[in-house]
Amino acid sequence: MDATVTETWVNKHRLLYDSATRHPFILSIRDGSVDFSSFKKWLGQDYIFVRSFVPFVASTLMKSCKERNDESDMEVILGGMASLNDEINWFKKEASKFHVSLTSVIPQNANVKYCSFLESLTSSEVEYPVAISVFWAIEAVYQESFAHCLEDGNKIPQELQETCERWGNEGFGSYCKLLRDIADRCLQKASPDVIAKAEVFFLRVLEHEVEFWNMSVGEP
Ligand SMILES: Cc1ncc(CNC=O)c(N)n1
Repeated sequence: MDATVTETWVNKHRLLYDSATRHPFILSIRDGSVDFSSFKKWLGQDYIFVRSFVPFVASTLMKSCKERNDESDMEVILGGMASLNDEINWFKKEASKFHVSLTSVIPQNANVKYCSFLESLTSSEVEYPVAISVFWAIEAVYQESFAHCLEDGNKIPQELQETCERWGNEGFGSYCKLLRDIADRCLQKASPDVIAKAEVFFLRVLEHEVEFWNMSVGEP
């Protein structure tokens, strides 16, 4: 069987893909050497990110409704939106556990850039295959990263177990697989121009994700 478009991308850009999904920050969670101040920084910044992820997902949902192909696409994306609602509440709970004040978090440069990238993709000019590929890639990076933390032999600090399970659990894995199938189906029907554009944006996602992890471990 031929490789799907997303398989081709992941294989072709394996180094960058691995630097996003096997970042030192993630490896430090897995081996238990993580610095809690880095974790708290990540938590505050990711809360801001997730809030700007919502309008991007909403815009992708609208695009899926306008495509008159498979109505289950819309349901998968809608499910993703519903879990973002849970996630925002989870961030609030987690922040209070770690004494992080979410209202006083100042978005850092890498985060501001990532959020404006997402905002630019909410435009109705951005094609559905591009948006759904970006959506899949964003979710997949977290899924692969935290699922790796949970693999056998981990020494995850007990306080961070829930975080790893949030994105590393099997349910989230199946959801990412559904997003990937939707992306591949759309890409298969897309024009070479649109496929090329989606690949460029896939790479941008990976770069932003690496910068995002870097920000968590970096100064200040
Ligand atoms: C920076 C970043 N990338 C991906 C995700 C996962 N998607 C939604 O939660 C996330 N929370 N943060």
